[in-house]
Parts: sequence; C-alpha cells; structure tokens
Amino acid sequence: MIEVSAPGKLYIAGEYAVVEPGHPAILAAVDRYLTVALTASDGVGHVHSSRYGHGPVTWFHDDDGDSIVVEHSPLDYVTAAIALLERLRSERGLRPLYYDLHIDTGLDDASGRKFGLGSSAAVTVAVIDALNRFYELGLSPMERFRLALVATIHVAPKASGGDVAASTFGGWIAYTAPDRAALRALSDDLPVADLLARPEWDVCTVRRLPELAGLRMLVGWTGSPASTERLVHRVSLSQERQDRAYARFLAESDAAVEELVHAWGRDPDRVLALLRRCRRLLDGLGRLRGTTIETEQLAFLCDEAEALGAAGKPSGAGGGDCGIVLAPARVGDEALAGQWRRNSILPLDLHLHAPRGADPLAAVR
Ligand SMILES: Nc1ncnc2c1ncn2[C@@H]1O[C@H](COP(=O)(O)OP(=O)(O)O)[C@@H](O)[C@H]1O
Ligand SMILES: C[C@@](O)(CCOP(=O)(O)OP(=O)(O)O)CC(=O)O
Repeated sequence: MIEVSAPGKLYIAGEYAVVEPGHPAILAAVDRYLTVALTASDGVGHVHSSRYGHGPVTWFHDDDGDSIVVEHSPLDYVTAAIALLERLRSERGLRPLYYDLHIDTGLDDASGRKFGLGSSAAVTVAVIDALNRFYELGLSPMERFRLALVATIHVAPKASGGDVAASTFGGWIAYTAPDRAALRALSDDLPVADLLARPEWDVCTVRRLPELAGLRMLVGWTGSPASTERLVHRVSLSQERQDRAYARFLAESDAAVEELVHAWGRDPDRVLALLRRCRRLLDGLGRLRGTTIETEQLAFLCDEAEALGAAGKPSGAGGGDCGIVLAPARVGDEALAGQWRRNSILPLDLHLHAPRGADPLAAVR
C-alpha cells in the first residue's frame, strides 16, 4: 500500500490579484491533511471517499490503455488527476495497472463543517503524489505541482493554483500563476511531458519565504460563505472607470505583496502595516466588483486585531470562511479568541505545515 498526505492552505495576501498571470500572492500550508491510500487492484479501479455519497467512483482503462473511462462521475479533481497521470504513464510506454484509492480528509471537521482550507488542491496534489510513487515515475516536486495544476484547470479553469502550490511545497510561499487559459487550450493536443515544459510556465513562480519573524498566525472561522448572490450588489461605475480602478488594484496589490515578501523574515512592524494595507485593498476590490468580501464578522475580526496592535485580513475569496491575524507576542491569544467567540467566530488550532526534506524552491533574499 502507498499512503500519502497533502496539507491544506490559507491565503495570507494577494488573493484575486493572483488570478491574473504573474501577479503575486502569499500563502501558508497548514497542519491539516488529506490522505490518499493506494492499493493495487485487478480489472477495475475504485475511488472511495466520503465526498462521493454512497458508492465509490468506478473507472477503467479504455481498450488502447491510453485513457480512462469514468462511470457515473461528476467532473471531478480526482479523476482529472488520474486521467492526466495515466496519459503520462502511457506516453512513457509503461503498462496500465489498476488500483483503488481511499481518500480520507482532515480538512473539514468531524461534523462536516467546511473550513475552506483548499480540499480540491490537497486531493489533486495527493493523488498525483500517490500515482507518481505507484508507477515510479520519478517526478520532481515542480513537475508534480504543474501536473496538479493542469488537472485542476480541467475542472476549474479560472483557479489560480496558489492552493496547489501551497499544498505541494508546504511552508510559506510567494506564488504567481501561469496563463491557465493558454495551457488548457494546449493540454489535450500536446504530450503531457511537452505541456510541462511550455514557455507559458515562465511567469509561474514559487518562492520560499523564511520563518515569519516576531509574529504568529491566528485563524478564525466565520462560517461557510453565504451564497454569492446574496453578497453581490449593483455597481454604478462605468466599465471604463471599473477597468481603471481594477488596474490600480492590481498595481497596488503587487506593490504591497512584494514588500510583504521582503519584510516577512525581517521586519514585524512593516509586515503588520502591509497586511492592514492588503485588507483595505481587498475591501476596495469588493466594493468595485459589488461583492462583499469582508463580511461583518470578518470586519470584526480585523478591527479587533487592529485595535490590539495586530493585523487581520479575510483569507481567500472571503464572504465568510477564515480570517487570519498576524500578532506580535504582546497580544495574547485569549484577548482575541475571547472576543471572537462572543461573535460566533471559531478559533481554529492551525499552524504552519513546514516543508519536509530538501527544499526545491528558490528562497527570497
Ligand atoms: N475528501 C475528498 N474526496 C474526494 N474529492 C474531494 C475531497 N475533498 C474535496 N474534494 C474535491 O474538491 C472539491 C471541493 O473544492 P472547492 O469547493 O473548491 O473547496 P476547497 O475550497 O476546499 O478547495 C469537491 O467537489 C471534490 O471534487
Ligand atoms: C479569489 C482567489 O484568489 C482565492 C480563493 O481562495 P479560497 O481559499 O477562498 O478558494 P476556494 O475555496 O477554493 O474557492 C481565487 C484563486 O486564487 O483561485
């Protein structure tokens, strides 16, 4: 049996901007995991997961052995990852084999509450990792990341892949996305090995951030996001003014995130000031788009943090889910968590998932 696990993630800064190729975000991998156990099987493959309701997803090789057929499956990250790795396996002239996957997620809580810790990325990364070991493909971490991102954009074409990078590489990272639309357009026609080496990846960067100096991260969960429709408001600006404001958002986000990257391991006060700035940029984007990124609870979490001399921000798409706080030692956990509980914000006991083994990433200097 092969067993692998992949960590969840939290966005720290740069969300939304990161959807545009080449624009940076900072993420953390966190110590909650999704596990995939692979066992060899015969004649048919099964995927077992609580996510699939009553029965497993069933798949088998087609007659040529160069693609898989999935029975009764919704478009899905797991089968997208299997299909892509099986293509690569076939390109390498390796014999098709059968296996069962058992997926066990620790990213949601026992009662099924979804914390928004990036389960789709973790499951994709873990399946690629398991199949790499099973077929002994010898893929590097960067190749596994690229494969997981290509599988992801088969299901969610707009996803930036920041969560995929955090889950693959662990620790704190700075990330910029490739042009996913271009890669997706190429992905069915090119051999997988060629796709991984395309120039479209050049703008995609993953950099290693050092330990966070003088601050610690706290995470509060405000509940699952409300329906997007309820959070969408009418925007009265002309298209031209919206475009200009969006371009300004991107430029300001880039500047703040790059400064944050450089202050990260060095200057806690600067990190706090920049995180507060990122909070306001995100709120401004919400207003521009007519969506509520910073809900009342998230605003409360951020305001309380700022009042105590820390900094807080919605993490990810917003509209609910998690808020993060970076706090200096002088701000005690209980000061914040006590306030949170009175406002139905659940403190999550999450910490950084540090990268294991030799680090393939270039460090920020
Ligand atoms: N335990 C799991 N088993 C199988 N697939 C999973 C599992 N957890 C998540 N997924 C996949 O990821 C999708 C959830 O992705 P999404 O709604 O974007 O949430 P997240 O923000 O956690 O990534 C599910 O619909 C499913 O396809
Ligand atoms: C807006 C984003 O930049 C960040 C969204 O972060 P979340 O952590 O909220 O992600 P999901 O729950 O998977 O939708 C979109 C992106 O980067 O793809």
